[in-house]
Amino acid sequence: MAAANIPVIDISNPSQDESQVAKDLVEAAIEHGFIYIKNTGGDIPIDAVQGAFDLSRELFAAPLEEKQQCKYQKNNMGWAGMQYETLDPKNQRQTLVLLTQVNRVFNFGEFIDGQPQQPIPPSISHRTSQISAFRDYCYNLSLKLNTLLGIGLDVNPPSFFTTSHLRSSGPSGSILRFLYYPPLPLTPTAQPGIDVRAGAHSDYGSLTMLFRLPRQAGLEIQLPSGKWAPVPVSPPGTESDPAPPILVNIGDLLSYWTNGLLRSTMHRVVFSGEGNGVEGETDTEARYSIAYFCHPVGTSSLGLVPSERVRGFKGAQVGEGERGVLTADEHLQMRYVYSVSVQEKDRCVR
Ligand SMILES: O=C(O)CCC(=O)C(=O)O
Ligand SMILES: [Fe+2]
Repeated sequence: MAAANIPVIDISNPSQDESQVAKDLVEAAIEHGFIYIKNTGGDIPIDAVQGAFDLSRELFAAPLEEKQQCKYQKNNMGWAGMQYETLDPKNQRQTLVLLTQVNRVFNFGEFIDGQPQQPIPPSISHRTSQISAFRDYCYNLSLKLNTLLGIGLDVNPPSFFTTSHLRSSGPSGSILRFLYYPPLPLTPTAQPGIDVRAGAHSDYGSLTMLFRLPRQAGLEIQLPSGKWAPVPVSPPGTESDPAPPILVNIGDLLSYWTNGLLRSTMHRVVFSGEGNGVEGETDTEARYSIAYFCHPVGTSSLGLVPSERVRGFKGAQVGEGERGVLTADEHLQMRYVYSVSVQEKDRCVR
């Protein structure tokens, strides 16, 4: 299967022209909704990413009772198992019963003064400052990406997105998520092409930053043709970098805010099966990934983004007068409600 043709962009090379980098980022966000950000340690130290994966392994290896004390809450924080129940008649086998352990997530909400606002499993509670520091790296990188998007879209003022994301202005729905997908032997009935590790979805917020480990297969995006294409962890040109690129994607909120100009692309995590996925990647072992879901401050108004390019976009779903103005919090609530109604059948907790 041909891999998705997602551009690789270097945003931390000082010799590059910022406005060109910003334009490249915007074009990729319009065309693909996904962008690889080269990771040479300039924005997030390589050690910090490695350390976060080590922490994630410790967290998921902690005793079940500890994680159960931190069960997923309505505030979107905590530990959860994601369960998928395929109601597609073609695939309506025992997925429900046999694949309920398809993955586990732990969502960290915002920290205040370096302190978590949710229960943390005792096994890792001595490392909350590390989680807080990693969250801060992600937050700072998300501000930089928002600044570049503002410049690339010629928003007036260009700092528009960045200002809306400043945590000094109030709380947001931003989440740092650790994900764990058990190895195939633990899900012996999994059938490549039928069963999935994470069902098809789009993300809710403005931007998502995804960290993956070398050679761990599974992520696919849906192309405009409707076909699915694998997203290699280390695309051409990044193989000798000290870490795989950070994969950034546009979420529903930013797509809504730009009236559909920036694309929120469906994606999923599959068992690709022998010989079907990306060469050199495997999906038989346990898979770990880390996502940072970036959201604007909850009170931010999502009136159409002040950019000529956005206003002139003719693929818009609704006219400016008809779209109403939601806040970021209202958009998130709407998305949760929608998710519960359509995914009731998927029994997906996210
Ligand atoms: O684990 C991955 O590669 C993707 C996870 C994802 O898409 C999500 O949590 O929204
Ligand atoms: Fe996602």
